[in-house]
Amino acid sequence: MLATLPLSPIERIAADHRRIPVELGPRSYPVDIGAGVRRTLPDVVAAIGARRAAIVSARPLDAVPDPGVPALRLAARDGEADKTLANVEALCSRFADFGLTRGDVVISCGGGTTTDVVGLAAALYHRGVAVVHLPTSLLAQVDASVGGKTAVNLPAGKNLVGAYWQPSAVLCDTDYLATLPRREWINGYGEIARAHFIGAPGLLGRPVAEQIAASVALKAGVVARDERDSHLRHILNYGHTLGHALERTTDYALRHGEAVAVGTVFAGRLAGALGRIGPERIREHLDVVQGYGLPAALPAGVEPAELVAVMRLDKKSTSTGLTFVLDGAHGPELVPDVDEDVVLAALAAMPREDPA
Ligand SMILES: NC(=O)c1ccc[n+]([C@@H]2O[C@H](COP(=O)([O-])OP(=O)(O)OC[C@H]3O[C@@H](n4cnc5c(N)ncnc54)[C@H](O)[C@@H]3O)[C@@H](O)[C@H]2O)c1
Ligand SMILES: [Zn+2]
Repeated sequence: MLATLPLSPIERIAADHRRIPVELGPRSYPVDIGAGVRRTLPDVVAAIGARRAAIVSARPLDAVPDPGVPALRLAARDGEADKTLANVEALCSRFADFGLTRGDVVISCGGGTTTDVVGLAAALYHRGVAVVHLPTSLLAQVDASVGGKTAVNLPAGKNLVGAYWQPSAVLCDTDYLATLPRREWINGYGEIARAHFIGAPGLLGRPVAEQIAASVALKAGVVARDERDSHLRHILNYGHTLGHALERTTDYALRHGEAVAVGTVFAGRLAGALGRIGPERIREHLDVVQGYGLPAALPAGVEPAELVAVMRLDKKSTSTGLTFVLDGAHGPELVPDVDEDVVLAALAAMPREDPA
């Protein structure tokens, strides 16, 4: 594994606008970040050569500027409940009624749930039509809108049906964040905090555009080398093995970023228990997570054995143990076959939230 992860370069394209290229050969695209970048949408649409646009927005009508071509505007709602195949079908039907062709463009505006469902509709409509994402939550700007994974939920589980479909551009307009509720900031910080340990350190206290740019540069560099999640991309799941288990066992009472934050603290402790890192680096996990105002303790009432049982269902787990992304002398790497007893002991030693 690489000691230092590949970061994509961050270019300055205007005084306060940054651009990160996602290098994927013919499917390469820029991620532009800054206050007001949404206003470059007409240029983006012109460069695609689209003659029409279908705009799907979960934000108020004026959140998406005029794309410069005749446009269909569709209202959407953020949230897991609307991340369904039924919504993908409904969107595609509206695209067809509007006469959207393969050469046109779909534009998404909303949180990660909206960029996911609209991204999948774009992947499927005419077997693939260009899509531009305008993510509006911090989590969607640092993570969900970049990298080309799209998906919807089934009753049997989250993100079970999806496709890889890279956008043609991503415009992360930090103006959108002005209305973001505090808990959604925390949600996004969870992903920024975990980035500290996989190649984007030192972002605590930095301006948000810088935090987003560094997190995107990290993800872009990883995706450019492993678009389809066959090796390096696993690294992005730092803190996520326990994070996912916590989301499930608390029935999603924890936001994803909060669960990942607790998972990140745990990843530090587990790496310490396995002798991979020393006490200072273990402590750094707690300091970074708490520095962002993120939760660091296991919720009251969640039992280690229950968490291990859920983690055993993780697709990366093996018959001989659990799999985690853990820090070590060679940087973060996928560590399979971690003994369950070691995991149980590390969980038992975690800080605990007081019962309410
Ligand atoms: N495709 C990927 O690679 C990838 C990566 C990470 C996460 N995801 C997906 O992203 C989703 C989570 O994204 P999310 O956290 O953005 O959830 P979300 O879309 O539900 O948005 C979170 C909340 O923030 C609100 N919101 C969004 N933008 C706002 C704004 N500008 N002002 C005020 N409120 C605003 C939404 O209405 C919602 O209540 C999950 O479904 C997850 O599976 C996908
Ligand atoms: Zn995540």
